[in-house]
Amino acid sequence: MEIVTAQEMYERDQVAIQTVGVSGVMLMENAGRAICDDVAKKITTDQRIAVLIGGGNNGGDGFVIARTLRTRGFQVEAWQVVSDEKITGDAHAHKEMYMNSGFYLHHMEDLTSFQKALQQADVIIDAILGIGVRGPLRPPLDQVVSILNDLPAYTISVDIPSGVPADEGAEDFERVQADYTCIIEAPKMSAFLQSTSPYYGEWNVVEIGLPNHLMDQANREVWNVQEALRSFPVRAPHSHKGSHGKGVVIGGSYHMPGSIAMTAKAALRSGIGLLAIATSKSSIPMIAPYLQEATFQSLQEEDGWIRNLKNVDWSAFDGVAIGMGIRRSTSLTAQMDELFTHANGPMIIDADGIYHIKEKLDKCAGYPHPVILTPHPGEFAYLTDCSIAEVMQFPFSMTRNFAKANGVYVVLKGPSTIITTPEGQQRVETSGNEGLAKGGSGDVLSGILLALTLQSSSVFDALANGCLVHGKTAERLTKTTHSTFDLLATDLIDGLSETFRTFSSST
Ligand SMILES: NC(=O)C1=CN([C@@H]2O[C@H](COP(=O)(O)OP(=O)(O)OC[C@H]3O[C@@H](n4cnc5c(N)ncnc54)[C@H](OP(=O)(O)O)[C@@H]3O)[C@@H](O)[C@H]2O)[C@@H](O)CC1
Ligand SMILES: [K+]
Repeated sequence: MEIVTAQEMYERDQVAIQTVGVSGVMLMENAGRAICDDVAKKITTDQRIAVLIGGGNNGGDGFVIARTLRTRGFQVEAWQVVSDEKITGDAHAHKEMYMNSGFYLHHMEDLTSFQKALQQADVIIDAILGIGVRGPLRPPLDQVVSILNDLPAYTISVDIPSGVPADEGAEDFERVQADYTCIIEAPKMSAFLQSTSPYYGEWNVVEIGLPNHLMDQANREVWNVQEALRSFPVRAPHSHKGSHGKGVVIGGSYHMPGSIAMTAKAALRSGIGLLAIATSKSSIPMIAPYLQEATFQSLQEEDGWIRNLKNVDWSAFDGVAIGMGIRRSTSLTAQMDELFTHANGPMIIDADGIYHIKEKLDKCAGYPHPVILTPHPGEFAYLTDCSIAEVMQFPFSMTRNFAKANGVYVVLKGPSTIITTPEGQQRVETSGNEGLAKGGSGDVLSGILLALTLQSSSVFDALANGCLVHGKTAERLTKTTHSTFDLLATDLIDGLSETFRTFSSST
């Protein structure tokens, strides 16, 4: 499922009209009817439904919805919330069809009586504004939206909650808080941004017959279980431990032994063939009892922290994950060259490793294997010398520009994790919940990503599937044996067994 900007949506619309010959009026009919079919699951004929209709094509969809629901026997009142001259083009054609059907249209004349009338509604369908919104809502629509948000009714938005822009960069202003949004054709970027996604409520996408195959692809898509099942690695019956990758995780210290232990355990639980842990000498006795399946490489240390990356033959490994439980010492930054010179496979860089890579970004494109950075927004802000607020506003474009400029994969972690290839292709993975907002979750993810990267033919698939396995495990555990309060990173590792059983039994 592709994720689009407003511009990309309008382009699809134009190809349908100009190349295929589907008229705009027909597209609007398709949109309204597809929405009615979807919304029928949410409403009943004994409910009072109010459709609020604005001045653009979103309002045009509203006329189709009001007409269709009335002919299907629902109790519908249609409210036009803008003046008559604002209803033009295809929307005007559908207004005529609504009126010609003999149905009554309310006009919002004063806000007080409008508010009083809407108090009676059980369901409000918001067709005030769609993807054509520009800037903060102007009066009286700002007051209309404020009234709507205070009503007790269940609110269903058409295409997008009115006032929410489709694209990145939204500032804070009045917008509809929907309980459910019925999105037309493809989810818009704002459905995945932290500041705007909560306004959508639950959402679903309906298809209206646009010729997406005739369009340039947006190279931005939602990754879900169906895609994961199609691309999940298969373990061949006659494979051996060498077939599934020999990885090394580098990190940990006397002061923070747990993080590297969790990464290692997660990698082992995710099917890696062989795993070595390269860590400070003093932390080995602390973690070894928990990791019987791993081998150890002892690194020189200073006050319990890893001092350098010398004395290990990094070329002996198929892949590396570095950064969990190390610290930001300049001597280690210089030591990153050891890996760029000698390592011999994909390199996953997490946590404080991100701090060290900032000085070494110029090496990434020349490294003959994939370099994968897994920052959260704070770490990505640090990497790009931007504020966290900017990263949250423009995560799609910032990660795409950064990945292409530096020849790296970026996994920007968050409620919607954005995975970007060095060519700028993007996937968004939305599983997981607030139970993951705890120390250690990222360490577990790094282990899963390393293991799947070494078992998959596509790094991009491995990263998307790894994020999905991580998030789905949290979702299942908080529905069964845990809550979002008590779920620990170590519980996630134990929970991987059931997730992998589900995925591997389906492939
Ligand atoms: N393939 C598709 O995509 C299809 C799309 N379809 C539907 O069309 C929708 C897009 O329609 P659209 O382009 O007409 O824009 P839309 O959101 O209705 O808004 C335009 C109106 O908003 C107003 N306005 C703007 N900013 C404002 C503000 N800040 N404050 C106040 N008013 C503001 C602006 O007024 P103006 O600025 O011109 O005075 C104008 O009246 C799309 O979301 C989907 O629902 C389907 O019907 C068929 C296929
Ligand atoms: K809307």
